[in-house]
Amino acid sequence: MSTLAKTPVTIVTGFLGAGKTTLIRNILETANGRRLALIVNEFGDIGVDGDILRSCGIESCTEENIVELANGCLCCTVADDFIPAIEALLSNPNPPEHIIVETSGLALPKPLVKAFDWPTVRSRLTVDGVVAVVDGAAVAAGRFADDPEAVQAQRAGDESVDHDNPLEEVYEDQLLCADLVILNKTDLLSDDERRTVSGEITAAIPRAVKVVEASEGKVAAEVLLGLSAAAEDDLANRPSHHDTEEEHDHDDFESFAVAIEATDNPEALVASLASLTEAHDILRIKGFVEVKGKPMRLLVQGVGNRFRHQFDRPWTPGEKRASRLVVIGEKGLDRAAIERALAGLTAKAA
Ligand SMILES: Nc1nc2c(ncn2[C@@H]2O[C@H](COP(=O)(O)OP(=O)(O)OP(=O)(O)O)[C@@H](O)[C@H]2O)c(=O)[nH]1
Repeated sequence: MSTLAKTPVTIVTGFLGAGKTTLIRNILETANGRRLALIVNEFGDIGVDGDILRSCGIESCTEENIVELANGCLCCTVADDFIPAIEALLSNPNPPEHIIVETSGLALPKPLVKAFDWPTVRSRLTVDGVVAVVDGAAVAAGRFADDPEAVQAQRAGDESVDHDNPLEEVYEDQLLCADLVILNKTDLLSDDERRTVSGEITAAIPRAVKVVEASEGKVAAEVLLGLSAAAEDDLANRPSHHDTEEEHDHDDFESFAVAIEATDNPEALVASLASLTEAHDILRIKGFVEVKGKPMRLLVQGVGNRFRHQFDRPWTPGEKRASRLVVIGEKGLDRAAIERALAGLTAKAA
């Protein structure tokens, strides 16, 4: 069957906090009336990304066309969650012209692409392209590279220890599956760093894949959609660290949600969160917070120790003004200490 008759699907991948949601928001804004549907998957049980996208207010993307698959990683729940969600979208009386899937930052895109090779799926859908969003600042800071000293120390201690770096594996798997790489957050890079990171990305991918530089995910929908890659026909060229495993369970990472008190000093709150992140090597914190006396809810986002906060929308009448943050890191986070610190934060910020 020709790919022309199939609904194209763009998979947007990229490590935690790389800028996937920001990029998709931008696609929605530049889609020129094209009927889009979104499937949004997050690691952690607060649907922050879905909420951000739902509040975009763009006509071509209505609420029923945004499906949130929270709590888990799409790559491990393809059959149970993903396929039914996509089938529901296709059975709408007015089905989408293009579907965009935002994977969680810890998901491996290849199992998802594989699902499009299943007979029942491939007759109706095609993977138009896998877009990998890269946090240029994180790569330049060496977040995905093995720390040679640490590896050396580990080797000296125990020959049998697995030296794989889980961050690096996820990052590389996402790059290796890509049809297009968006080198994002270039506003945080010098010209030299930009060239170095771009060169490293190109060197890491054996196929010729274009790297487009961006900041704030600003890449027009025309560049991102319509790649016609039919990625499901090209799985062999997308190697993965997990090709030999039946399933990859995100044992290397963990997340939990914490309720905190309302704050009256967002700047102080965010500064404390940044210190907490450094002290505990947290990868990502995000969530919504009540600011005392304010009608709007505060969106708080941290990637490493870089935090942003903004009022995103008014609390709606009857809505519980809950302040909740999701904390994501490598396995072994000191949850009790983090929870204790978060419980004390607002007291300090007040
Ligand atoms: N400085 C800078 N910050 C950015 C850029 N793009 C996104 N951000 C910020 O980075 C944070 C994470 O962006 P998101 O778009 O939520 O990233 P994501 O990949 O969807 O995050 P997860 O779904 O948690 O993996 C937010 O605070 C964004 O405002 C950029 O180009 N430059």
